[in-house]
Amino acid sequence: MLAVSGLHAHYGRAHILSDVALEARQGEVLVLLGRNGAGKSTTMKAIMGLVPPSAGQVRLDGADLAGQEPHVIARAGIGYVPEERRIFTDLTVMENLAVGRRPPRACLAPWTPERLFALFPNLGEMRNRPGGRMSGGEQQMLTIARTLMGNPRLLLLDEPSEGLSPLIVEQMANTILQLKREGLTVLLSEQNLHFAGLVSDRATVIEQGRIRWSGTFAALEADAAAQAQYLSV
Ligand SMILES: Nc1ncnc2c1ncn2[C@@H]1O[C@H](COP(=O)(O)OP(=O)(O)OP(=O)(O)O)[C@@H](O)[C@H]1O
Repeated sequence: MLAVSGLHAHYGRAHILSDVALEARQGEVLVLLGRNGAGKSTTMKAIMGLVPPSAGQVRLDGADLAGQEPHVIARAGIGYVPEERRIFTDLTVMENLAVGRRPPRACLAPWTPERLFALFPNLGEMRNRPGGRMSGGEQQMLTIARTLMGNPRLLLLDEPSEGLSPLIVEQMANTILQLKREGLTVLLSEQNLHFAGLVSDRATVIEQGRIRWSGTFAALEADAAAQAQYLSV
């Protein structure tokens, strides 16, 4: 469904991504793993058009989106949840969701607040609460819920487990598995191998802006050398 190839990106003169390639198949969870500063967020931003790629392709079901504006890429069906939470703190949960609403797509059931509250029961209990009066974990869930209101086919989740308590991390993993059951394709970026293992089908490992390893998550779990070389601190 998503096929990235030969992707390069720069910040000014700094060459950050070199020849990045990855593929997420329809309905799977692919995790992009790497240490701090490896290039995970930049890869997601380049896919989303927030950092313009200097070369390469970003194909969604065959159509090349590289170089398009972020709103065009969003309209093509990619939803992006950045690392930093992006909610409107003065708006309630319901109002935040209304801001994210976009037309449904033929292939997937459209998201409504009620469907989202089945997925995120906490949000349902605080539907009239302003975003600014929610915990970090709740704000993270609301950011994901608001992105889902745009009815994406592919969801990019940048380090969703970061800074969350173990209990909320477990809820986050269940949410991602539920989204997969609903037919969504997910590209997740993570440093946390344990969290990635709860949800991921396949893994791609990035280091210093280059892809170093790709395969099933089970194969990565069995590959102690790759883990030591590219992932341990
Ligand atoms: N706006 C920017 N300007 C210049 N350099 C940047 C900018 N953002 C990130 N970088 C650099 O690009 C490299 C990749 O950063 P990136 O944020 O993609 O890594 P990451 O794997 O997502 O790590 P993290 O877990 O810290 O977010 C790092 O060396 C970082 O210092």
